[in-house]
Amino acid sequence: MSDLTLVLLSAGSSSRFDTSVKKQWLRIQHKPLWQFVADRFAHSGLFSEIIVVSSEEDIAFMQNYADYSFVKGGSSRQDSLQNALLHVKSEYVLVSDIARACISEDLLQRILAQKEEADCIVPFLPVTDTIVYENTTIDRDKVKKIQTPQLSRTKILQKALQTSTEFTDESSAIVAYGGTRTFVAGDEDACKITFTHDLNRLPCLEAPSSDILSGNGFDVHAFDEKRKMFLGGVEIDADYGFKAHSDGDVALHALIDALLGAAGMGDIGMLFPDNDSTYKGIDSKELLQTVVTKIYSYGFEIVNADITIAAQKPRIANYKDAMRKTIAKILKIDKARVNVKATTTEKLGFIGRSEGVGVIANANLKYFNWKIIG
Ligand SMILES: C[C@@](CO)(OP(=O)(O)O)[C@H](O)COP(=O)(O)OP(=O)(O)OC[C@H]1O[C@@H](n2ccc(N)nc2=O)[C@H](O)[C@@H]1O
Repeated sequence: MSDLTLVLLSAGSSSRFDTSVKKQWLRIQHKPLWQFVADRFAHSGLFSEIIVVSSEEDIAFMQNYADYSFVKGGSSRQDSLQNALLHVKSEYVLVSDIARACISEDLLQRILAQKEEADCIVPFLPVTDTIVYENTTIDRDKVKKIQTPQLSRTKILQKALQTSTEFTDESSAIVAYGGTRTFVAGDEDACKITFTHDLNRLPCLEAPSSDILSGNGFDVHAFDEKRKMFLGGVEIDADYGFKAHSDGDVALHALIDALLGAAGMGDIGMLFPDNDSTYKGIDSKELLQTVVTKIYSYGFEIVNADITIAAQKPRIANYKDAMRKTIAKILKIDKARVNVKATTTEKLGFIGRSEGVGVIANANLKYFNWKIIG
């Protein structure tokens, strides 16, 4: 059993990353970046455990992709690391950042080879530019550009982080605590992804898959004479509405489930429980907007949507265009890629008896293609 745990920090907000997609959710073929990096480390066979640190919301989605250990991050990199260290049982811990996506086996072996030499093993790059500190040119041969991953004795690192001082790397905390560090040659490819143009500099990153991801949704609601009718995001001129916890827009609910299905994000009831007072009477356009924002932030783009409303009543022919415009605006696609169909059931079944409406929706997604922006 290896005496080494990997802590992979992925709780960053990507604040300097200039797209709506959080960098840890950029796709490498089909894999989100965080999983691509974790799998590369796992493939080395060096670790007894891999702990991925991220936000609570992201962890809920990450668990769809892989069975690593997940720990909720804190408000800073150091807080996140401390949270993870509470779960580390091994004598040594390697701490790496998702943003350094292309860590080579050679670099790992160089770091591990020095494991017994100090409390912290640190990769670095020499400086080749002239360095001016404040207004004094300093000897660049005495300057090191520090990288991660860094290998630490777990107990020393845990003690070194019991401080109010914020450190940007483990070795600085360990040296401040009185521990020792030794340096090994780093790797130009172990550079951080800070801006989108950094992505195309990294040779290990393949473009996202161009596959189309398809999802479907189905929902039914009974009529309710005491309510207003909202369908497809528009108010329908009828003296009845739908029995529901929200505004009952059964077409938008089916569309939401189609989008969630294509993204592998579960279903509407998991996101917006119908016993949660937050959603009582809520405008379903708000639910759709929340799902669309989440889908774009997790590295997807919406290709098209198709909705079939099965209803003996109301007639919706005159509302279709308004529905398509409303939905297209929220989905951030042009109206031509949103289709709304309607059909009766020839008076058969609960729909034919005008007891309610059923809707089937389909949606297609593709991955945000960072290759074309870098
Ligand atoms: C939109 C909302 C807003 O609160 O309520 P309504 O306005 O429709 O009432 C809900 O999100 C509307 O959720 P929806 O999923 O349609 O409700 P239900 O059919 O009751 O399912 C609720 C939850 O139970 C789960 N479920 C449902 C049926 C089933 N046999 N087993 C299940 O485990 C589903 O996964 C879903 O997450």
